[in-house]
Amino acid sequence: MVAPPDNDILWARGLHHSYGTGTALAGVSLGVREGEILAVTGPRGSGKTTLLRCLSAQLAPSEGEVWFNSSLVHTLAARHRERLRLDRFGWIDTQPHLVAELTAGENAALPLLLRGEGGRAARNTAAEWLDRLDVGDCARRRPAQLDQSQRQRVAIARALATTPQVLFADEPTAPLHRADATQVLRTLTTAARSHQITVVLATHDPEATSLADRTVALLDGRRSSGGAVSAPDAESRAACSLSV
Ligand SMILES: Nc1ncnc2c1ncn2[C@@H]1O[C@H](COP(=O)(O)OP(=O)(O)OP(=O)(O)O)[C@@H](O)[C@H]1O
Repeated sequence: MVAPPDNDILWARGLHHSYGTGTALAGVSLGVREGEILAVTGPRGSGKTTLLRCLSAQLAPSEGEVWFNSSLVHTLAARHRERLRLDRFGWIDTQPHLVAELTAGENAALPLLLRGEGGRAARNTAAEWLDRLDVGDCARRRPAQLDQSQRQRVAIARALATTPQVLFADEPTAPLHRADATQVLRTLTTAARSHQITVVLATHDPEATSLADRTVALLDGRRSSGGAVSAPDAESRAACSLSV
């Protein structure tokens, strides 16, 4: 078995995955450098979500290897994969999955509490991230009292609050209107850059790919030739150099 290059925080080789008879990944290899924002693009059903789930230790691939920080991930026992996700990874889903009985502030603080942080520190950190996502005034409300855009901002604040080493975002702006999506994407990428968070972002959105350092394109579960290095434009770089 060949170890991954030292400068890749995440590395995958020959990933295959099938759901029953349907093939979702058919031999994907890639490396993600520390601090990089990598966009994963491709049409519906091309395997983006499955790839992110394999890389984030949610799903064991049918074949292939996943490494994080030069350690094997796919062979870890379920409880070690769970700990890895809690301690090192963040996940933003396409839809905001918040706990209905908790306020927005409590939802955002939850992963910090699960990591063992004290209640006051967790609430303060959560409040700061809710402010950055422009939903600070929603902290005492429950998800049912928020609109979809506010709920997704809370979910994004929750994912960033732990400053994970790697943040996986699966179409994070899909529930947002165009103007909202642009602003949230910029906040997310800016926060990632200023906190050295590596991001793997599945997206259909050209705005998102323009904010990424590099794009990997998938087609029918394989990397397609659209995976060239993309250089963000000057405006995007300027936006991302601000500190959030
Ligand atoms: N839980 C599942 N059970 C069965 N088939 C699945 C499941 N999840 C995904 N698939 C299939 O695997 C293939 C890849 O799906 P995946 O969701 O990874 O692609 P995607 O690029 O993220 O698509 P989308 O943009 O629609 O989210 C598709 O053909 C999809 O129908």
